[in-house]
Order: sequence, then C-alpha cells, then structure tokens
Amino acid sequence: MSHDPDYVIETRALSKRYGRKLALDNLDLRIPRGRIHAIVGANGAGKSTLFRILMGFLPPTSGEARILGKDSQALTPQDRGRIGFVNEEHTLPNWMRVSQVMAMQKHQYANWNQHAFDGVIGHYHVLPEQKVGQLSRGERAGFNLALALAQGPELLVLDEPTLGLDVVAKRAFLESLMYSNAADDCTVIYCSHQMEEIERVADNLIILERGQLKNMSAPEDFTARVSHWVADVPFKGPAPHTVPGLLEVQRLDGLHHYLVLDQDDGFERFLRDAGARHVQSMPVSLDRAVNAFLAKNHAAPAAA
Ligand SMILES: Nc1ncnc2c1ncn2[C@@H]1O[C@H](COP(=O)(O)OP(=O)(O)OP(=O)(O)O)[C@@H](O)[C@H]1O
Repeated sequence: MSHDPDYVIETRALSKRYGRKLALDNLDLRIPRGRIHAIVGANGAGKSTLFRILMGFLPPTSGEARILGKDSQALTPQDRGRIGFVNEEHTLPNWMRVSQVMAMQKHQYANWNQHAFDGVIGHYHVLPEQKVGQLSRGERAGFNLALALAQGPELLVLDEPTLGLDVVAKRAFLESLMYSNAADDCTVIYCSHQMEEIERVADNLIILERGQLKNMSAPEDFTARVSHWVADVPFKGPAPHTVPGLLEVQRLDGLHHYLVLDQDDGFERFLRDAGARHVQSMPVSLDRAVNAFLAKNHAAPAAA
C-alpha cells in the first residue's frame, strides 16, 4: 500500500478475527502526525488488539497496518525505539533506584533528552536515590512518563496511564504532559475512558466501536453532534425505534429526556407531533455525549 509520511498510524481494511469473534472490522484509520489524539471505545471495542497489531505483537487476519510509515509486521528494534509506551501498570524494576533506571535508559536511547526528563520529573517529589518500589502509584506514573518522553519518541502511546490514580495524581500527570515541550515534538495517542482528561488534553477524538471507526473529529465537534431534549410528551412517548438518532431516553419527574445524535430543529417538530407542549434543548458535556453514544445499543423504552 502507498503510504503518506504525514500519518503516524495508517490502517487499511484491517481486520482481526479470534475464532468467531471479529475484533477489528475492516478498519480504515489514519492518524495525522502531531498533536494529541484520544482513542475511546467501550470494553471490547478492539483498542488493545489494534495496538498489539500496530506494535507487531499480533498479525492481522487481513488488511494492513503501518506505524511511523513502516509495515507493523516488519518493525525493527530501531523502529520500536521511535515509539514510547506508557500503560497503567507502570512496570519498572522495583529494586532499582530512580537514578539507576534513568542512567540505564539514557544509555539505551541515542536521542535521550535530559531536559525533558527533568521537566516532567520536576512535577513530582521523586528523589534520585529512592527505589522504584518505594514510589507512590502517581510518582511511578510520572517517572514512567518522564522516561518515555526523554527517550525522544516520535510517537508516544499512553494506554489508560492514570488508571487507579487519585485526583491529585491525575492532575499532576496531565500537567506534566501538557507542559512538556517534548510532548509538543511528538504525536501522542491517549487511550482512556476518562472523558474529563480527554476534554483537557485531546485535539482529536477517535471513537472505536466493535472494531469499526465511528468518529474522528475535535472533541467539541463530537459534543456538538449530540443534543439533549426535554419534553412533556404524554404517556410513554413515541416508541424508541421511531425516535430519530436516539442514543438514550429517560423519564424523570414526568418529563422525557432524549439524547439524540445529528438532529437539528426538526427534532423539536418530531416531539411536538408526538404531543409535547413544552420542548427545551440543552447542550451536553463530552462525557455524557460519548457515554450515551457508546451505550446506545442499550437504549431502552422509558421507564414509568
Ligand atoms: N486472544 C483472544 N481470543 C479471543 N477473543 C479475544 C482475544 N483477545 C481479544 N478478544 C476479543 O476481541 C474483542 C476486542 O478485544 P480488545 O481487548 O481488543 O478490546 P479493548 O477495546 O482493548 O477492550 P478493553 O477496553 O476492555 O481493554 C473483545 O470482544 C474480546 O473478547
């Protein structure tokens, strides 16, 4: 396949089947170089499968996957060295001192950026003589981020990096990422279920659902696609399958609340035709919009 160097990740008709289960379904995904891209999806959407294929740990069933312009099934150790990876486990050798781990990484990576390391680690009260095993979870996350950024990666993949961290540690992690100049120099892929983090850091929101690409836009553009309508429709309201763009319906205090996708003022006419006398529309948060979108297959008739 011809590829464009402006894309850090490029998949074409990528499918992965595990027995009867289709984890990636003809996925065409192109992630441009630069900025922070969030990837979200419900559990089982195919995110881990995608990254395992992209890192060359798993072969696709069909289709192609390229990372940093290279076929993911033919990556060399040098190619992998251009990619930084931080996941929620923050696995580091517990018996080593912070200074020793840093020295080891410095030795391994030719593009080591001490300034980037110092900038990130400066957000945490980590001392060089401390053993990794003595660090708190949040400090370990920060140390891991400092190591990954100092490696000078072209692509940094953060996979649920703040899972299990408290609010203070989460904030420190995000701030150390956002204020790092090294992060400006690479493309960041941020996989997370935490919408408030995505809202703060991501320039692009990628939504995967059952192995397919469902959205690729600025987070605020996705939020603008979802609207919340409150109406006093009588009785049970219109049958859910007749409600255009329905993501979620709830009945609260005698009023019907609809979250709908890609609807304009025509939706108000629909509600009025269904017997509503009062109709009001309200904006929604990114969290609400994404969660309703991901849960839409569970949309149920309004409960009395
Ligand atoms: N080794 C495997 N054998 C069989 N099925 C698998 C295997 N690995 C993943 N799956 C299935 O493939 C689908 C995608 O799984 P995957 O782990 O890629 O999703 P995910 O988006 O990373 O989920 P999560 O957010 O829970 O980590 C799921 O339905 C899962 O059950």
